[in-house]
Amino acid sequence: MSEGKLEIDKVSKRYGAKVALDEVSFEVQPGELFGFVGSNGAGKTTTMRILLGVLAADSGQVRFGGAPITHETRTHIGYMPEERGLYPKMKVLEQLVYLAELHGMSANDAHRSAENWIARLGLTERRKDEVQKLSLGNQQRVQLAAALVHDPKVLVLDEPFSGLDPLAVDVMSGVLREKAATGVPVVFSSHQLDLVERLCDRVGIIRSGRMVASGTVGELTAGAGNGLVVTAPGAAPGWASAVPGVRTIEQNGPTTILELETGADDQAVLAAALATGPVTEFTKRRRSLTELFRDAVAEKPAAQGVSA
Ligand SMILES: Nc1ncnc2c1ncn2[C@@H]1O[C@H](COP(=O)(O)OP(=O)(O)OP(=O)(O)O)[C@@H](O)[C@H]1O
Repeated sequence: MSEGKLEIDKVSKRYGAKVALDEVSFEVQPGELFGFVGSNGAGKTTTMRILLGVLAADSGQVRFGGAPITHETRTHIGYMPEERGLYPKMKVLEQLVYLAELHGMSANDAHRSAENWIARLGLTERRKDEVQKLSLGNQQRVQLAAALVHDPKVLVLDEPFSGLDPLAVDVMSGVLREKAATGVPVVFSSHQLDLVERLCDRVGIIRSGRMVASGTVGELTAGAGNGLVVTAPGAAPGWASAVPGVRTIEQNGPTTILELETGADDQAVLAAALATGPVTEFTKRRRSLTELFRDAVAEKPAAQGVSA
């Protein structure tokens, strides 16, 4: 299994009458970190399970490097399930070696790899402890090691950051970036949108089983909304209210955040600002992923949004 892109192509899934996924499509390029976000019950776990093959799609296809994923190629996927999946009574090192061997590694390679990830994830002092005796954060580090120990070519993680303290978040982020840098497509779900915004190359937003937006964070946030940030130290509050189609959203000292209706003239805003004295900042306002997410999940009806 060589380096390649991961493709989820029009995957649909029903549970009885409930449509969990409706023609979900996205791609993750080699070396790319893809953040998969959506409200509770939107379909993230279902998509990931189908990706891994523990759940069959009703229709659609998952491909890696252009070829449908088979039983054999699935062994090259590193997976971190939402419900976690470690053997509580097994010791950390023992467990990682066992999992690596299960994926076809030789005993020597399995040992080397397990020790390497134990050290990298700060678990050295815990390597002889039973998993059930570890803190939840450390159990999660072991879970990450379990997803990585067999040197996977694709990495799929279901909410890997939930419940982690800030230091553990940094370790997890670093490892995911590092893994992606080796050419592996990495896809993970998260409700921590600030983290997704910081970390991911591209993001997909799923709502009620349909992808409503996907693209780079820059693409998604640039097109959304029509705001301006203007800093004019000499301006009195409300200075922009006379400009047609312009609404003041926020006033922070000399800085005003404005929302412009479609067709409103940003140059008229600049002229109004300059009329008050010097203007030290005049920029388009980039919306955060959190704001974009709120709009995307609130919109009705669900529609294919910005495409990849
Ligand atoms: N085994 C199942 N039987 C019936 N319905 C299911 C089953 N598994 C999931 N669902 C339903 O399918 C939909 C998608 O669920 P899924 O777990 O994929 O969402 P999610 O985005 O991962 O949510 P969360 O963020 O809460 O983990 C939900 O409405 C859920 O209730």
